[in-house]
Amino acid sequence: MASIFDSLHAVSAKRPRQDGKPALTVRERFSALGNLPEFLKLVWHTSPSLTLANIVLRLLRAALPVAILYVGQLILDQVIALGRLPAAERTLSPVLTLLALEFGLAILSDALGRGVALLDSLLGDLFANQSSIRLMEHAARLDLDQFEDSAFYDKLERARRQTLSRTVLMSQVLSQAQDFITMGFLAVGLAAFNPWLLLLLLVAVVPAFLGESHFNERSYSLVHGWTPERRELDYLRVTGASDETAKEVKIFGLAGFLTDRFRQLSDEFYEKNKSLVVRRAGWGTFFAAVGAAGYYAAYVYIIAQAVRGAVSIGQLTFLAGSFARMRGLLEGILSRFSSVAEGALYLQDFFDFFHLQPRIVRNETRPVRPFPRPIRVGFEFENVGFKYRNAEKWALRNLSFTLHAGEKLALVGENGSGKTTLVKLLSRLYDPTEGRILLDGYDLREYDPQELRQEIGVIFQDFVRFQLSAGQNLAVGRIEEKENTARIQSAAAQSLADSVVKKLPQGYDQIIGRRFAGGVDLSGGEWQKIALGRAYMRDAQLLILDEPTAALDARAEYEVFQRFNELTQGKTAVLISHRFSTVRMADRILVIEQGKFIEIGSHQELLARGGRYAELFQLQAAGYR
Ligand SMILES: Nc1ncnc2c1ncn2[C@@H]1O[C@H](COP(=O)(O)OP(=O)(O)OP(=O)(O)O)[C@@H](O)[C@H]1O
Repeated sequence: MASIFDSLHAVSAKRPRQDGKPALTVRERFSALGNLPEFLKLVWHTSPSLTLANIVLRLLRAALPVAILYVGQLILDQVIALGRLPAAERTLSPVLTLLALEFGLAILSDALGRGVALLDSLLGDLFANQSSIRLMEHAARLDLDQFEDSAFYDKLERARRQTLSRTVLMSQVLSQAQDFITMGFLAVGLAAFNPWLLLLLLVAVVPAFLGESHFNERSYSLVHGWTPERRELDYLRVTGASDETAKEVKIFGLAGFLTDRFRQLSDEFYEKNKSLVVRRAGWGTFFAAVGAAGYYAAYVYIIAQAVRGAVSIGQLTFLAGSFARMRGLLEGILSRFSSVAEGALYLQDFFDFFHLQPRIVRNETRPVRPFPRPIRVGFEFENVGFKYRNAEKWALRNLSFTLHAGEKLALVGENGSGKTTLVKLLSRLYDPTEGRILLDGYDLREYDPQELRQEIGVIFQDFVRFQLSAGQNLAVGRIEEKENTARIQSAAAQSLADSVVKKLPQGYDQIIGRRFAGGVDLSGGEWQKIALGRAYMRDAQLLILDEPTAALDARAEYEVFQRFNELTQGKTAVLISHRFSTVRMADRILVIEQGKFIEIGSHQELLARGGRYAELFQLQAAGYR
């Protein structure tokens, strides 16, 4: 545990902080806006009808403010004109008609506003769901090796975290377009009166915009630069309080250690963020005052014109109203612009994640080789070497041997000797760094990886304990058959899982694991019996059991492998076990040490040879004497 944290500390100490300086230039920010068309296309595909309805309502709503202001002007001028008439000639009806019109427009504006908000929220929900699904689907396509890279996790994390901000971005972009149209209408009225007012408006608003942009950029840099720490914070939060870790956290008294680290990191982030938000609030207040000064300067000018009789009182209210409204709109547009630009930057993370491509895919440039049914020769390792990403040392090197079709091969070697790595290469979770693996004479890379995996059934030592029902836990071996009760029951009988299921109150429908209400937990060995059943759900030609029996008692393991031998007659199989009673059942045994080939042969041959296998066998046998 300590080593994980040491390395995490080392990573965060080495990584240059990006929050001290703006990480992005203005040009980069503008170029991020180039992501918007692709983004809008995604929104459109989410629901063309909702998007279209949203646009139509917004267009209608864009025209209303200027119409309301104009009717307001007419009402005032009408009232003043009426006031100048002799009392007998005064009649309210034209004013009342105008008032009714304004009332109607106000109601319409409110209804359209609510309609837009409703459509935004529906479209936003759909969009959030669909982008989560796309994220999951894309993550599933990527290589295992990409999951083992921390930069990948940072990308995934950023893409995942910003689901909410993407839906906000969507309504912001649409509001932006709507406000531009409203502004256009108002600007025509204002420019007709005096074009200089438009300039004054810009002078009042632009400083606030620049301030906002600057702080948005800082804020993005801070959040972006802190992604690894925020992942660590999440990790600490989960480790400090979860059913999986509670046992060891208590026994080893780790709560203080975890919370101290959490406190230290979260305080550091709080301080950095605090200084940013405080500065932002200060400057924000100042720029708002500049904006207000611009507004009042324009107001004074318009009033002076009214006093001189150059404009009517109705026009005075129209102009002052337009100016105030435009200032609000312009401020909104500009500050939204910087948050749209910020959203577009986050969008970059989202698209970056989708631009990651797996390497282990079907080769589209050549026709794929049909998978041999049945496998005739077997798998041939030709001088295979493999090094994990970022690892210094080779996990496997110069490995040459053949796994013959129909043979049961056991892998023997001490911890870390490369047994699991070999299995991962066979199932093409990775490709060899050097050398190649042939299947019936052709490189494994010439086959479709999807098809290869369908033909291979692997149960790993760290198999997943799905928090699903017992039946579904077995069915994951071949999920298309999840409704096929007979098949699930037969797989359970073959792996001895049926005796486990029999004891569960709800049998195959019983949720196992403690995460969800009503779940029943199993012992380590019981879980293994269930996981083993997954191998029997498949019609695989190659079965691999990578130590999934370590927690079984000796009798159960013996029985499991006896059955395994019977049930996989004629099939190719690879077994990994540290128990020699199991290993000796295999046709041949491959011994590897520190990633290197040591010897291969049957139990008898290897004992007779008196090499490493014989030595290890004697060692274990001596333990029982
Ligand atoms: N994802 C990984 N990234 C980097 N190194 C790894 C990774 N997985 C395994 N290794 C390293 O590769 C070597 C071989 O590991 P492997 O898991 O194949 O051993 P093994 O023989 O299956 O061990 P065990 O008997 O303990 O299961 C080890 O030195 C291990 O530290």
